Amino acid sequence: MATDKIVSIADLQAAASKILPSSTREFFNSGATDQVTVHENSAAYRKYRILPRVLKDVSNVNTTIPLFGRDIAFPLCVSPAGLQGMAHPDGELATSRACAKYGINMGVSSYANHSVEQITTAGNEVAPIHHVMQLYSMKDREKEKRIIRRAEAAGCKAIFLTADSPVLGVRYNEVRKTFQPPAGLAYPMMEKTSEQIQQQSHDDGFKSFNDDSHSWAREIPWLRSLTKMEIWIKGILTPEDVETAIEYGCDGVIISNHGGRQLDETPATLDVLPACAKVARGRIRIHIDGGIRSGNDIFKALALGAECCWVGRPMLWGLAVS
Ligand SMILES: Cc1cc2nc3c(=O)[nH]c(=O)nc-3n(C[C@H](O)[C@H](O)[C@H](O)COP(=O)(O)O)c2cc1C
Ligand SMILES: CC(C)CC(=O)C(=O)O
Repeated sequence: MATDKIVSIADLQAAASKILPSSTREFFNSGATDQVTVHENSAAYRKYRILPRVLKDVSNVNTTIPLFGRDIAFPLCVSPAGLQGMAHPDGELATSRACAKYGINMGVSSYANHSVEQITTAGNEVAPIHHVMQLYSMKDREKEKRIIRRAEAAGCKAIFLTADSPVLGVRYNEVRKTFQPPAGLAYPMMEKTSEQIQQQSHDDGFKSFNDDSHSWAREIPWLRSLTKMEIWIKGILTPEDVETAIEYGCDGVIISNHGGRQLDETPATLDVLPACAKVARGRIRIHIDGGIRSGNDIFKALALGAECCWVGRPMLWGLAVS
């Protein structure tokens, strides 16, 4: 019997969910506690309708936008997501190649299963592509410095400092089944071998790396002193924090709640976007992620003030079925 073609992200999610082992599927798909935010991120897009003007010449449409000094093909990039080796052995290498093929940029997680050097090389072998390095504030500042230096040397254009994760979100599915990354996967940017990762729980590992005493005053000037890459804050949900990012001279913000994986019952990112965009306009770049699943969603985010959208899970589902 012929299988149906995958034509939408919902189809892709369904196809990936059939293939993936349940622990991987739940790790990818779930959010924190009651998963209110993970659902509302997507539902927020359904509240808006598109009112078209007709008899417009659409024979030659230009979807490019400038980002990091070069045009990308359309206003969508791939969010940093750790552990892509759980979806496909090539993991982040395949993601980088796909982003390069389609002319968009990619975020590299500090919990990637391949190194930033391998990831940037894989993409650039296909076509010119820009990467950004995602960073958490780390207890081991020397190791954090090494990540920054390696990312810059590998050609990354920006640091995305993820600000919403002083501790790992409470994810019931991970707790219930004691989630553990599968053996054989390493975190080369965190300088951890697969064997070392297996020696502690996922949650303990995160606690031992991440610095929950992080602050604007400590992180931003320190990062500025170390790198010429742009500094973006990922995980902002309020106009007040957009204003603070501007005060600290950051280059951009990602309006994000980590795909609903960190603090549950934070608002959908689309719902806070207009107020954040009002503060940002012209003073700092403003991008968004969380629940974006179609071209219509991208259109709505742009209409409400974002310059560009990023997606996490759709890329993981794509990797799983490829
Ligand atoms: C499996 C998984 C791993 C993730 N790992 C990271 C990470 O290492 N660093 C980070 O800043 N965000 C991480 N994220 C969050 C994404 O960068 C992004 O904010 C989120 O996935 C966007 O929502 P969406 O999945 O609904 O598109 C992860 C998300 C998923 C689903
Ligand atoms: C590998 C994880 C620590 C990555 C992450 O940030 C997440 O699961 O949301």
